[in-house]
Parts: sequence; C-alpha cells; structure tokens
Amino acid sequence: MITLLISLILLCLCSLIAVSGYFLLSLSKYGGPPAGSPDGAVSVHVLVLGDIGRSPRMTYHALSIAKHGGNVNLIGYLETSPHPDVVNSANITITPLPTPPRRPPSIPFILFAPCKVLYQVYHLTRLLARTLPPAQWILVQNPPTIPTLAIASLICCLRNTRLIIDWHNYGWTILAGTRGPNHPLVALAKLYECRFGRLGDLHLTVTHAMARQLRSPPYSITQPMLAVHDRPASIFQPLTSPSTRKEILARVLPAPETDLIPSIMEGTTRLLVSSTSWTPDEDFSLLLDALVEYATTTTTTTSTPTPLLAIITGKGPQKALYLSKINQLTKEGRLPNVRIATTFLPFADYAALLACADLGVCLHMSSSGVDLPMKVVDMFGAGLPVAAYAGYESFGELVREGENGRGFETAGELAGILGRLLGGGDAGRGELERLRRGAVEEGRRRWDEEWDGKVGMVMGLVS
Ligand SMILES: Nc1nc2c(ncn2[C@@H]2O[C@H](COP(=O)(O)OP(=O)(O)O[C@H]3O[C@H](CO)[C@@H](O)[C@H](O)[C@@H]3O)[C@@H](O)[C@H]2O)c(=O)[nH]1
Repeated sequence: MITLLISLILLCLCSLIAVSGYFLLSLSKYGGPPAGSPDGAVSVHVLVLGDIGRSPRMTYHALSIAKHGGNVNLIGYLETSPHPDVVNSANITITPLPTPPRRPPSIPFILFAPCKVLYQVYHLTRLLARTLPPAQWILVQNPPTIPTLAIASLICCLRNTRLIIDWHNYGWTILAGTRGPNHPLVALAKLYECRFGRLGDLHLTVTHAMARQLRSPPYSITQPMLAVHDRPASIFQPLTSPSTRKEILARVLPAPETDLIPSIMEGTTRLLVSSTSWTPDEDFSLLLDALVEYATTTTTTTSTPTPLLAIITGKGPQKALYLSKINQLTKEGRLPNVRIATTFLPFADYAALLACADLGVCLHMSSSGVDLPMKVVDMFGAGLPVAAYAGYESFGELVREGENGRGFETAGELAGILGRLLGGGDAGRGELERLRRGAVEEGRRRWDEEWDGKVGMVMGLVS
C-alpha cells in the first residue's frame, strides 16, 4: 500500500512539473497597472478552491478591494449564486474554475485523491499562468490547501506577484478529522502545508490564537501577519419591526412551516436557526439529542415546553444522513411539539431569516482549535444571540458567555440552554433579551472597519 502511495505521489509530482513547465514557458510578469487603467489601480486575483457563493470571507475581501477601486478576478467554483454585490460590481470579474468530478463510491479515496489533485493542478495553472494576466497580488484562501498553496506560490514567484495567504483553518486538521489522524496522507498534508505556508508575503488569520500558532513550530512563519476577525457584512441587520418579521417569515420559511407564522409572531412557538455546510466537523446529533430532551422534559414552571420550529440552512455532504435521522426521530414520536426543517436560501433571505429567529445554534467544533465559525458572525450581525459549541481555544474571541451567547459541550448542556431560554419561563425570556442586546452590540463592528484599517492599508488601497 505504501509503495503504491509513494508511486502515486511521485507520478503526481512529475505530472505537476510537466504541466507547470508547459504553461510557464512564456510567462509574462507583473510590471505595474496596465495602460488605460486608473492611476495605480491595484489588481488582485482572489482565489478559493471552493464554491464562490459559499465562501463569504473571500467574497467580502473581493468586495472590499473593489470598493476601494481595485480590480478583482474572483476565482473559484460556480455552484451556487454568488453574492449579488459581487455579480453587480464593475470591478469584480468572476473567473470560474471547472468543478472536479465527484468520487464514485467504488473508487478508494487514496486512488481518487491524486487524480483530483492533478485535475485541479492543470486547470489552476492554466488559469493563473495563461488565461489571466499577472496581478499585483494573489489572495488565496487556505484551506483547501492542496494544490492551491503550491500553485499560487509558484505563480507569484514567476510572475512578480505578491502572495497573501488568508488562513481560515488548517487543511491537514480537516483531513485528520475526516480520514483519521493516522491516515498516511495526513502527515504528508501537514508537511506540505507547513512548507508552502511559509511562502506568503503576508498572512491573514481569523483569530489571534491562530496567528500565535502560525508563528511557532511546525509552521514557523516569519513574514508579517495580521489577525483579521470575521465581521458581519452590511447585508446582516437586526429586525426593525414586527411587521417586517412577519413579511420575511412568509417569504423565507419552507412552505410546510408557514402555518406556524401566527404563533411565532405571538411567541407561543419559538424559532431556532442553525446554519451549516453539513461537514463532519459539525455533529448535528448534538442538536437532535438536545431537541429530543427539550421536547420530552417538563420543568417546575412548565408542564410542556414551548413548541419549537428549528430551521437548519445550508448545503453539504452530510445533509442526507441527518435528514434520515430527523425523519426517524419524528416517526418514532420523539420530537413532540418540535418541528425541524432544512433549506438553502438566496443570501439576502438567509440573512433575513437569522434576524427573525429567537436563538441561533452553532455546532462548529474547530478541527484546529483556533478558527471561528462564520455563521456566528452572521448571527450577531442580524442581532441574534447564540448557543454555540464551546470546546476549543479561540471560542472566547467571538462568543462571550452570558453577554451575547451561551456555550455548551454536550447535548445535555444544550438541552438545558434551550429549556431555559426558549422553554417558557419568565427568567429565561429576560436572559434571552439580555443576550439579544449583547448580540446587537457585538454585531455593530462591521467588516469594513476591520478590513480597511488592516488589509486595505497594507495593500495600499486605504491611506
Ligand atoms: N446563501 C446561503 N448561504 C448559506 C446558507 N446557510 C449557510 N450559508 C453559508 O454557509 C456559511 C456557514 O458555512 P460553514 O462551512 O458551516 O462555515 P463556518 O464553520 O461558520 O465558518 C467557515 O469560515 C471561517 C472563516 O470565515 C473558517 O474559519 C471556518 O473554518 C469555516 O471554514 C454561512 O456563514 C453562510 O455564508 C443559506 O441558506 N444560503
């Protein structure tokens, strides 16, 4: 098995060199803004090896660069609709990458992965070396790490382009989470990420904790590094009136749930929202177990807990698995007075739904321990307090216990929070109101403020 793996890796490397060599033969270099462009216009390739529509942070980088007069090529997969402001921006060109084929279940991961990487190497190199002119900067999201970091750093070196690596998390910890920490590719992925991670001219991180970690072994990054916290974009706003809430609910709730709108408006049904990419780093069993406990527990103040509608938004690989678990629990009658629905909404409707909810739930578990969930940032922007999984180092950089949310580590703890905040007692209502004020406060500091004073200044877009 090891011999096969090493042969495959060698084959990948040889092919990578051959393909790259072919494209790199006649490579032009960045030598300043093209003739005819406004004086000093900054050009940036913003690159994510994922769906552009579901890459909010890279979308916000692109919008910020464009807002300050820079020209952006936003490169990634086109699977869902990108943010409307991206589509309408005169300064942003969406440059789609072809989506790689999905792995048929009959082909083992270890055989399929190198082929997928080769496919990505070919298309990425062709795009960055041939189709697009050289840019002043490449801003690349990490992860996905393979092959983006290698290709982006090679292109930057050959085209006189400066490389910014935006660290959202670590690729190798995500791989360890899905394949197991002892999978042979995990050690290789870690080595690769540490080596190529050092080639950025500037590094952005989503937390201070991550920046501290990247400065230390095994990463040992020495270049300038800025922690740029995710902040809500302007599309996320708290509700302004009950009539707006009613009108939004009628528009965004999945059809079978609209009969609950009158009771949600009265507060006799509570609305819980969770948002996800349905990936293995979020264990939705925690929420399902907590909902079963909530639905079947009576307290001293209530004989039956307040009915609950839970809406889970998002797209991703584990959705079908959890849908069947939800159906099973419902069929078995273990969720009395609780309804669970899933949906994927246009971005503006997703933002509006968050503003209508009573409580947001976040199950992000952080494979690295030092990233943060973007969905909680969205929720605070919409003035929505959260109950969030708290078992990782950087949690306190976003959620403040008792101020804007509550942390939990087990289904029992989450059930307790749901029972207290949503279950019906007056004390819980008061606590939820206080958390809501804290969420609104937390959401006041916006992306533009964070970005302009840090990235905008370094890129020379903001003085
Ligand atoms: N349009 C739309 N988007 C949705 C919907 N539901 C969820 N999303 C998008 O999906 C995101 C949540 O996806 P996750 O993959 O669960 O992200 P995360 O854990 O909250 O945070 C990610 O980004 C951080 C950096 O910005 C990373 O640090 C973190 O590791 C992770 O990759 C939301 O923020 C939102 O942009 C929907 O119905 N419609």
